[in-house]
Amino acid sequence: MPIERNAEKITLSLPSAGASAEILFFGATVISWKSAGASGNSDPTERLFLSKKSALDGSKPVRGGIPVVFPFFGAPTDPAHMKMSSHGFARSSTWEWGGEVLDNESGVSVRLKLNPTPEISQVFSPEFSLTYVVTLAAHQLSTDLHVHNPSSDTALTHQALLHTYISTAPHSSTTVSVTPLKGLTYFDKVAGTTKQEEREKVDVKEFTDSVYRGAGSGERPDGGQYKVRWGPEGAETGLDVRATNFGDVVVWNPREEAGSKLGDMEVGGWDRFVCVEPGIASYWNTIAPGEKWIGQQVLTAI
Ligand SMILES: O=P(O)(O)OC[C@H]1O[C@@H](O)[C@H](O)[C@@H](O)[C@@H]1O
Repeated sequence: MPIERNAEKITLSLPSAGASAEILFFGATVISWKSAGASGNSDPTERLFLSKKSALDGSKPVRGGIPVVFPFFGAPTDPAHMKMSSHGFARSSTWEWGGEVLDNESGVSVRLKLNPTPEISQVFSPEFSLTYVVTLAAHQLSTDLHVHNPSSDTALTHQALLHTYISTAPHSSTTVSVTPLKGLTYFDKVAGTTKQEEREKVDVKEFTDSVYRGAGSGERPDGGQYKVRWGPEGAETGLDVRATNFGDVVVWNPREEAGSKLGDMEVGGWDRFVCVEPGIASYWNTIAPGEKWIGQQVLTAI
């Protein structure tokens, strides 16, 4: 069966391509995506990193996969958000089944939904309705976040981000390059300063936590398109990321310096992933009453 589900998770599969994906109802977190490369020179392999020490029982956000960040990125800064923990409630709420979208030879797709619950309403009062559509195709995984403002009279202001942990196994994440980010302004959260990116290829050899502003802007020729590569020189492999309506991208790797302080990070885990996170992270999006915003991420295994 290409779409299976139980109380905890949904499993999508495309047997002809050897591709599969698993999505937890907790956080609508995609915790696994297996795919062969589009170039046909690799067997189906796991493309997402999931820490062996991650909780998967709903007690904590998942350390790996693709956590959904909403309604704000990072630590709360708005006084109205102070009752929430870092990255907001979406990644630590249990979403509902929203039905099949597609089930054919070219792809399988399902919908998850999150609406205000009594717990969420205690910490976030604006009306909202989230829909997340996850689509598995032969060499691609698409994750689309729809934010609807059902209010008849009040605008909804939010941030959102897809916190994608890309697995670099069996290669070290010290070989990672992310392009093209040269020329962009970024906030270096490690140094606490704003910088201009001068590197042709951004790496994560050191503790990296950088918010690239306007990386996803439609005004850039390759806005929202990132090439993530790793492996031995001359034989690199990787993923292409295409993001729509996410104006920023965050590149994060804690290395041992910060990773060893994360209780749910497996020892050495920082050497097996890079987070490339398309999002609205440095600015706020406003959705008029009755309107909707959609942010999309498409990952392609090369
Ligand atoms: O530990 P968390 O809450 O999952 O966040 C992980 C990281 O997520 C990144 O997106 C942030 O830029 C980092 O600052 C943060 O440390």
